Amino acid sequence: MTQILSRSLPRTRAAAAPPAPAGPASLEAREITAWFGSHQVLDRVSLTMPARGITALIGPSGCGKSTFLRILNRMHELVPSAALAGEVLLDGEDIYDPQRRLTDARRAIGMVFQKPNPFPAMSIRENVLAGLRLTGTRVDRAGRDQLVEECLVRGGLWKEVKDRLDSPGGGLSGGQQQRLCIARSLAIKPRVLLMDEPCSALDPTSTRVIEETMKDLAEQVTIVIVTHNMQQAARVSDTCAFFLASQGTPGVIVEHGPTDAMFTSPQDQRTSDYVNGRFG
Ligand SMILES: Nc1ncnc2c1ncn2[C@@H]1O[C@H](COP(=O)(O)OP(=O)(O)OP(=O)(O)O)[C@@H](O)[C@H]1O
Repeated sequence: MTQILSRSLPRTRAAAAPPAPAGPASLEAREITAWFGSHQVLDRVSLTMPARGITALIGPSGCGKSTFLRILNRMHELVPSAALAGEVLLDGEDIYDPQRRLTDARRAIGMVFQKPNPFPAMSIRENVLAGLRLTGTRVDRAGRDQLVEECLVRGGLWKEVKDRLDSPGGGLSGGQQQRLCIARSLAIKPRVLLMDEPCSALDPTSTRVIEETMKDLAEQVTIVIVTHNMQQAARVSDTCAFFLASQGTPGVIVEHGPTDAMFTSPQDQRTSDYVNGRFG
């Protein structure tokens, strides 16, 4: 088990990494325990998130879903007081291995946040390409145009913006901005896409468009989504994990498995109560 304190994480560059593999990858969390200072928020959480599938993380507020999600691409360690133990394996390779670079994990495992966060003054085109600059990826002009179109198509936004690629990203509606953020994440060809309540700031129509986009993407990138919306979890996910932190104890996974089974025949009474809206 790896015990990592954010302040002591390796800052030095590892040896040159081999070419990054492409395509959807499985993600496996093993015995993840997490703290903010002395506050333990997760206790030995293990979960396998299969490649080419959508995994939904559900559970009441404060049970550690977002913390768990942020651990999956090493964002937890951005919080100065944060610490964790356990392993996260991307196709079997530990992303917290000191020999691995932080940027490799972030490039392979993208993130879409609750609130759409495009760069508002940048054009739609520049927004899609923004991640390339951050990750130091070089693409020639023709390649960039092709990539912008490909990512906007995959993000379900191309038809709406193809005639105004040089307009500011901030001029789009909330739902369009969120799809622009998805397109931006796709530009660096992640193998996994993490989504933290991506529709909670959107109206029902935009929500359905994003859900359709997710389903279209699932063959190309593994998706892990945190959602409070039980209907959404039932509609989009293949597998589901129910998190719970009862009475001040750290969050654990009470039950996980195929989404149909979790919703129709849960094994644990607490899962049944939660998915049927009896608490949370
Ligand atoms: N940056 C932070 N510093 C200190 N404590 C934090 C921080 N972020 C989260 N926490 C605490 O960690 C616990 C888990 O929070 P987290 O946001 O992961 O839960 P959640 O299940 O995603 O909740 P929600 O559904 O409301 O978003 C909570 O007690 C929260 O107060």
